[in-house]
Amino acid sequence: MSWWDEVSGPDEDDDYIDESSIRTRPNRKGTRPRTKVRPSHSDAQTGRIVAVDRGRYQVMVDENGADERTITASRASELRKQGIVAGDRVDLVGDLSGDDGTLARIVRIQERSTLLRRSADDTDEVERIIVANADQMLIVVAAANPEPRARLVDRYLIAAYDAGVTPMLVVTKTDLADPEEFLANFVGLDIPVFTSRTDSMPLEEIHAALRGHSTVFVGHSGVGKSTLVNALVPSAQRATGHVNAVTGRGRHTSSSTVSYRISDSEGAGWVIDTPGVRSFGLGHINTDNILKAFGDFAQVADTCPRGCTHLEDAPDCAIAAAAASGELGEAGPARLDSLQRLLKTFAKRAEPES
Ligand SMILES: Nc1nc2c(ncn2[C@@H]2O[C@H](COP(=O)(O)OP(=O)(O)OP(=O)(O)O)[C@@H](O)[C@H]2O)c(=O)[nH]1
Ligand SMILES: [Zn+2]
Repeated sequence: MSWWDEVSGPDEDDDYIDESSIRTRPNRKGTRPRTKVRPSHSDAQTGRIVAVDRGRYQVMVDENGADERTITASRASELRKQGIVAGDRVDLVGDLSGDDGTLARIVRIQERSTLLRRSADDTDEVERIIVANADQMLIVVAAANPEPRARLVDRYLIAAYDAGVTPMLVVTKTDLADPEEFLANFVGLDIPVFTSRTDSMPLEEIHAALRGHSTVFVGHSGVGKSTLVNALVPSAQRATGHVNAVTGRGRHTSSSTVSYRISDSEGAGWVIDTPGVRSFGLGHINTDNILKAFGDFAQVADTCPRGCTHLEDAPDCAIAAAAASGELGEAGPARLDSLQRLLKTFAKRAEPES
């Protein structure tokens, strides 16, 4: 169990595991000839997965082209064991018209530049994937109501760094509390930080940060993530020339992942909102990667004794020494505390990562 199991929704799995279609589809193994060589589908067209909802995929094809459209697709049976997620680039065959009632078929998932993963909890070795090809993560946290927790943000950071995704932080509801003390936890991390309140949202600044990137938005329930997304991206129904929102089947449940394209004269970017996935277990992550979330710590750790655990009882830990001497700044001890809590969570796991 991880300490934030409480925030995991029951329908999270819909986004990245197509269990519903696995259950309802008869096992065709016995009746279908198995080919060793897969068809090459050389006529396939490439598309971007913009929404996933229970085994059906909304895919944008001819992106930025004259025939740009979003079509509905299912996946070929040979891909049934693979997760296809928002942000994936896929190859499609079949009816690509996008006309009502048509269904294209996804035959290939293209190589991913990044893959954001989670596991059900820290000890779960089963890997779940959430979003592909995002290069940024916007972590949304409230200054109050709900109370911000540095540890929660640490975990998002770790998931981001582990995936090779650049994290950013936005603190909402700054009308309710001053986030300064909370933000002191992250002063040593070289990440962009935005502060926002409904009567003064830094939309221009965030737009600028999103431009040219594919950014996944994550945050605990109630932090104001939807408020922020709505402000950044006018709703699909009110789509204008300025912003083009791409949604899945016109219906958003808390379990559907939705991508929005933001474009203006200065460029375009993608926002991937994952309402059903608010947390990451970290079971799949190599513990060495934890240090990467603590940028300056990683460098200091180079001078730790070989095999140093960086925990309270570790002899001659360079990070502990640096934190104690004030070298890591005012927040150094608090951040070390946060690091140690995470490391201990991993230490409790039965199997070390290979
Ligand atoms: N005071 C204040 N309230 C805010 C602010 N931003 C959002 N809220 C309120 O916080 C509540 C939660 O906002 P949402 O945008 O629904 O939060 P969410 O993170 O999307 O949460 P879920 O809907 O559970 O996914 C709403 O009542 C908002 O009106 C803010 O800057 N200041
Ligand atoms: Zn150490």
